[in-house]
Amino acid sequence: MIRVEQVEVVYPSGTRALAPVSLAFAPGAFTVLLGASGAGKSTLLRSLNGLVRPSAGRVVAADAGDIARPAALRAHRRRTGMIFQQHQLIGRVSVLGNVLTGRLGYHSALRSLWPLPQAEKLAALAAIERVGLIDYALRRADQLSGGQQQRVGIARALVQQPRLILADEPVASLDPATAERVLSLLAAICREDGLTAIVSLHQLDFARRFADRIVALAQGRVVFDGPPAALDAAAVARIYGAAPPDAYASQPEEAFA
Ligand SMILES: Nc1ncnc2c1ncn2[C@@H]1O[C@H](COP(=O)(O)OP(=O)(O)OP(=O)(O)O)[C@@H](O)[C@H]1O
Repeated sequence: MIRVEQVEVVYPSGTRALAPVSLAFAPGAFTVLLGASGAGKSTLLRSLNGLVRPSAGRVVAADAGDIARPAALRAHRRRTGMIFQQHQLIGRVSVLGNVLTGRLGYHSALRSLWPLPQAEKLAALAAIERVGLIDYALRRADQLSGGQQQRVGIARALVQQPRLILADEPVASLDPATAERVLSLLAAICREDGLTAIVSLHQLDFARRFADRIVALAQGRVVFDGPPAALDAAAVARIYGAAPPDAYASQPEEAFA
């Protein structure tokens, strides 16, 4: 579906966020990216969508080619749904309005100044129903809970009719029970629709449960790449050193009381 070939990212500050990394992501697989803070997960996800330009190497999408070419990048972005930690919704706009912004990539800037066609609204409503929010379709986004807002983020990605979903810590700001529900929903939709998903997480237990494949980074290098069953204590130590994150993440809420 998409591959990175010897991709290196050095930010203008001089930080080398990705050492040359090569990875191929197969169609339909749900890949979880793990790594301690600063390991390079966001940089990798952002380079998969052209938001970060590699200093060396290239990113090749199966149906668009090298995304360094502007036409290839446009085609690739149209079929790539991004889901962010902070939802990136427009608070004073309805759920339906927010989900419709997922269709803007299909229209010219001029066309998008006019109301979108009925068919697009029906597609948006179908996506909203799929994430269980149809009763909230006309509610302002900022009146929704964090978990509901993230479900709007998923619906907005779905209405793009993506082939690839890139999600950067999509459940990091949610409580553990809500995070589990949102991630289950995302994984189920990706499975049903055969979507390729690359999702960064901080919770090891969620990675073990939902991933087909886990790729872990440390200091910009791949230090683990395999199925969840192969993620043993030695691999966890390679990724996180002495402090794996499950000691403080995705515990039952009582643990924080
Ligand atoms: N825009 C930027 N300019 C300069 N340095 C950056 C930039 N973005 C990230 N970095 C640096 O690059 C390295 C990798 O950061 P990145 O955000 O990719 O890691 P991460 O694994 O996603 O971390 P986290 O889990 O905390 O989000 C870090 O050292 C970070 O400080």
